[in-house]
Amino acid sequence: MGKEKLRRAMMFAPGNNPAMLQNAGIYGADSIIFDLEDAVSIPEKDAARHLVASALKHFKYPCEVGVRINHISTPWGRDDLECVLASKPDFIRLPKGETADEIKLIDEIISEAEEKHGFAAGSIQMMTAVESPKGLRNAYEMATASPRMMALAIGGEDFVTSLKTTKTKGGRELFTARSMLVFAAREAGVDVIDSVFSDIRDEETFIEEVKLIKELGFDGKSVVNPRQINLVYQVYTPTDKEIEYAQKVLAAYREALERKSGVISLNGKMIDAPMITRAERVLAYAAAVGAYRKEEAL
Ligand SMILES: CC(=O)SCCNC(=O)CCNC(=O)[C@H](O)C(C)(C)COP(=O)(O)OP(=O)(O)OC[C@H]1O[C@@H](n2cnc3c(N)ncnc32)[C@H](O)[C@@H]1OP(=O)(O)O
Ligand SMILES: O=C([O-])CC(=O)C(=O)O
Ligand SMILES: [Mg+2]
Repeated sequence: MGKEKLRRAMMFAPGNNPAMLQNAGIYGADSIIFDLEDAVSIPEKDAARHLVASALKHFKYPCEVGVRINHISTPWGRDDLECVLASKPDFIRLPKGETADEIKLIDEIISEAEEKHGFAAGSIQMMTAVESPKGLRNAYEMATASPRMMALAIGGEDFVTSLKTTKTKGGRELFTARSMLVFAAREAGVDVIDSVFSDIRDEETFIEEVKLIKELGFDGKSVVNPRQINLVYQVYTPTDKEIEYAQKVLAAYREALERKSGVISLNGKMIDAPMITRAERVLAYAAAVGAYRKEEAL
């Protein structure tokens, strides 16, 4: 697929909840994020970072596992990094990222920790969540500030708060920010992950939101609850009709190559180079997720 990993559902688990930390791997999320930031109250910050470091060290997880630290400018950010890096998380998620300098600083701290603990240089990745207009303006600079950067995310709850508005069902208020983040991530060549959807009982609106972010170009979504994981996967799984069409496009392309014909048509419709790229992507994605679904299923 030309990508290292699927990141359709990245599930947060609160860093102060031992049972959730222990069981977070059993639900089939592509990635897990242990949270030390907003899911953890101030009096619990110190205990949570040690709990997370211990979970990373002692439990085996079937997917990549990262830690959302407190922002590096808070009283907890550096301690979070120092403590959890010793247990070698797969990645660090910086919340409320705003500048390339923050990314460079964290990159340096990770490099020092890799050397100190004997981990391979560059083996711990990074991502940041954009949660303010300033972060959005600097998204491309942040995404390219370190070779460790694997993804940009949007933190919609904080983003709408910084806009002095609220989250609506259709997400009109986030539409421009979401699109701009996709542009920045695609230009930088990193993954792009949508925000959490907090009402875990409202599956219908959740599915609509996942359809929207998939259409906008996101690679996946941050989720807060195991029951959201499969809903994301269903939306992201190519349908039987999409696969069939992709196969037809590629067959028509191969046939045109054999005939040395410049123009390719399928059922009277011209097939051009971007359509071939998209057809190849559909088939590679279906192979990577190992599944397809009936068009009518959602
Ligand atoms: C805006 C932001 O910053 S969001 C990021 C920070 N927020 C978070 O990390 C919150 C993560 N989510 C949660 O803590 C929980 O899902 C809640 C509090 C929202 C709901 O919790 P519950 O009411 O227990 O959910 P639910 O009944 O669906 O749980 C079913 C099972 O899944 C477990 N579970 C639920 N959410 C999670 C999770 N995020 N990670 C791991 N396990 C979980 C529960 O412990 C429960 O396990 P059990 O059956 O063994 O008892
Ligand atoms: O980053 C996320 O998806 C969750 C978050 O902090 C927010 O929405 O503010
Ligand atoms: Mg936030």
